Amino acid sequence: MEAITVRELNKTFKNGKKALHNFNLTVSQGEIFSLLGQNGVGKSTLINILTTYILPTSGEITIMGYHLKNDSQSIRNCISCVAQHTSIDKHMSLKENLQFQGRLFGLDSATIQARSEELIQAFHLTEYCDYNVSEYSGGVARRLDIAMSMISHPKVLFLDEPTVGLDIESRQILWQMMKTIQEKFNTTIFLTTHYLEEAQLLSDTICIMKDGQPLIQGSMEELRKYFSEPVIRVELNTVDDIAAIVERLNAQDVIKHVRVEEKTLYISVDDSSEGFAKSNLLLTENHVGFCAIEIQNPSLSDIFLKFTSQPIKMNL
Ligand SMILES: Nc1ncnc2c1ncn2[C@@H]1O[C@H](COP(=O)(O)OP(=O)(O)OP(=O)(O)O)[C@@H](O)[C@H]1O
Repeated sequence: MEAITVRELNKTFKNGKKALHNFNLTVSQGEIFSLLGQNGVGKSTLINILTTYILPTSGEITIMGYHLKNDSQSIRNCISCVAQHTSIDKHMSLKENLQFQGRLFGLDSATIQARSEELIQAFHLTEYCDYNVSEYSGGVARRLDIAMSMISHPKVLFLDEPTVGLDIESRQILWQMMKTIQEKFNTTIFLTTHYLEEAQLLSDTICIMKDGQPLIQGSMEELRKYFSEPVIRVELNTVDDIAAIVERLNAQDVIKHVRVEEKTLYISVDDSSEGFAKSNLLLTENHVGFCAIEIQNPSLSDIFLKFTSQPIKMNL
């Protein structure tokens, strides 16, 4: 079953600004879904609509089978959202914050107690129970924020740039936390992020959007297929005669173009095996010294830049 379906969604603000145009999207149950796009493309607007915070102008949305138009209360009961600003009360302890959140969801004391213990353990928060919440680092505060959002055992969790501004260690802990949420609680995660390696590492499905529309949606493997330009990376021993080497490489039919960065060649080819063999042979025959040669798969950064810098629309 699908966790979220969005069909022909439009949002125009009162000032006439069109934030979303005929937006279509499907999120499967239990997956980590990442929404990527540059600043101002409409990510927060979409989250605000899906979490019933603002109304769409037109379009059909279902979350866990409930229609947003006529059953928004059922949707609110089965989702949770961690916005960009933390919702922790710094005058209360970690456990009091969890209890408060549980009461907001109408849970009874025994359930709140059991779930608080479960979340503290699952997210390794025990050692912070005795500290003053106001003294927490940004990373620990964010972990508590996410733990609080899990007290209701939501079916869908929305995370709007949860790792922004955190150091790499804190981000890695949050990545683990997201995996735990997916695996232990079977919660679908809808994530927005500007960190492409984070999306690449965590996501089952990625959607890249631009100007209020999805450009492409699919798994990392599916996205790679559309970015069908393998690159051979060669690490030369020296930059001597580099121009002559580039000229010879460019003269080969199988090679599309060569980019040079200091002592590294990035050779774009149509066919990775043929391109690799030809490049290797040409360098060896010409006695060009190199210490590494490899076929590089495009990273999510390559795909993101390719798609967001071109006015194209694709469906997988
Ligand atoms: N309440 C509003 N009234 C008018 N325009 C708005 C409103 N909220 C957002 N916008 C505009 O809609 C567009 C999409 O904004 P949105 O905040 O959804 O982008 P975003 O992708 O979340 O950006 P960021 O990554 O910077 O958070 C922007 O041009 C923004 O200025």
